[in-house]
Amino acid sequence: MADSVQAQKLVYLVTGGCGFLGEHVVRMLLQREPRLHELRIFDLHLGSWLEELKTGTVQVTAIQGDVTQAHEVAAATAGAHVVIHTAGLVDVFGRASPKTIHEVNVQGTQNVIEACVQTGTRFLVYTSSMEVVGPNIKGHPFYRGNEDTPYEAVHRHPYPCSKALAEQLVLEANGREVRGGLPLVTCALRPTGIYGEGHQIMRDIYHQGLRLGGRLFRAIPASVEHGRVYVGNVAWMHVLVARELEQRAALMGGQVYFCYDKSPYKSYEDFNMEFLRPCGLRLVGTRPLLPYWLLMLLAVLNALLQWLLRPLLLYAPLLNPYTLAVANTTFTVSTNKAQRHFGYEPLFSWEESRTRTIRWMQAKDSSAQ
Ligand SMILES: NC(=O)c1ccc[n+]([C@@H]2O[C@H](COP(=O)([O-])OP(=O)(O)OC[C@H]3O[C@@H](n4cnc5c(N)ncnc54)[C@H](O)[C@@H]3O)[C@@H](O)[C@H]2O)c1
Ligand SMILES: C[C@@H](CO)CCC[C@@H](C)[C@H]1CC[C@H]2[C@@H]3[C@H](O)C=C4C[C@@H](O)CC[C@]4(C)[C@H]3CC[C@]12C
Repeated sequence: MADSVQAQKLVYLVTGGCGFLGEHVVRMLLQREPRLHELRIFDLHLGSWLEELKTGTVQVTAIQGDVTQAHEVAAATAGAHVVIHTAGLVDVFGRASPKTIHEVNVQGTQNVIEACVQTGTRFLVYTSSMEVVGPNIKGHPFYRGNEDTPYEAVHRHPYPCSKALAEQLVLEANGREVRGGLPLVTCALRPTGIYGEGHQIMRDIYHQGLRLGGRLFRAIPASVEHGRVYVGNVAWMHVLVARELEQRAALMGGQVYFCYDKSPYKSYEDFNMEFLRPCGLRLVGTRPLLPYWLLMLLAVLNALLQWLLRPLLLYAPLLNPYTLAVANTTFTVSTNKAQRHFGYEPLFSWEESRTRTIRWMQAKDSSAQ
């Protein structure tokens, strides 16, 4: 971005641009990055909604590709000023093998870094996860912590292990010389549990509630706080970081930032009810209906069934020992690092985030009937 002509005509690449978060990043870039000239959207599966984006002034290039294929990533990266790497295999339900999770999340990220180095792309924003920190396998609470809060980050599950390794690769790559001799500037964003339009797990829980006659049964104590952040604010943070990385390279390069906004601290289930109640569901019980040991037994049985049935079919329910442990461990962030480093303020208030999510749930609901 050395000369002013180039500065006005930026090329961005968003990997995973057709996913839940990726779609919001893509739309946010088109709305809020006036210097954008070309937007490349790289994904294993391209959405039909991309067609509607091609009529604007920004050149939108859809690239069907796989981050595990280094040559495909390099071809998509050539000539890009900024890469937002949000592609990932988000699987805590045992749908994919640990090997596949590692290949996509770790090798895929290594391919993105090497592509930047080879082609001369200087700015790389990586979508990491709160799970890089925790909850850890010991179930230690992380209560309103920030990026510097000491916490024993110990993982066993393939997904958090892969995100932690990938984040480390991205941070270590900060300062590497890219083609042309300039240094690579990287940073990592760590969202907590993202919610909003397009959130598949919320939809699954909603349908589960419908099958149970409009009820959900409390399984987790209301006192266990779970960090949540609205997808529009996560997308906005990505756009801002990408925009500010050049000017504030010395401050932001190699840094991690939790994604946060004004969403309230609540248990996973109470938080979901903010959206599910207006859609007609109710949460039964002020305390968990089943004791924790029984829930864990059911979770272990689910894991056993998954293993037994694997040769025949994929059995991947929401409840397994890992998801139960995550849902049952307090993990919330309270930080202003993004505000201090690059002026981030949430674009959407809690009320707006809530309204938008409810509207999406209700629209989905009526289109399903
Ligand atoms: N959803 C959350 O609550 C959450 C929280 C923290 C971090 N994250 C991270 O945010 C990112 C996006 O997550 P999401 O919730 O939008 O998931 P998602 O599954 O909706 O989106 C991921 C996208 O990556 C694409 N992808 C997967 N494998 C690929 C491959 N081999 N090559 C190219 N593209 C591939 C998928 O097709 C999909 O469009 C992930 O990196 C995830 O780890 C998500
Ligand atoms: C025990 C059940 C009773 O209702 C509830 C199970 C809920 C779980 C399926 C979800 C609870 C916490 C979620 C995770 C969390 O929000 C953070 C995440 C980080 C992100 O990088 C990927 C998604 C996830 C792991 C998310 C997945 C679903 C939960 C485990």
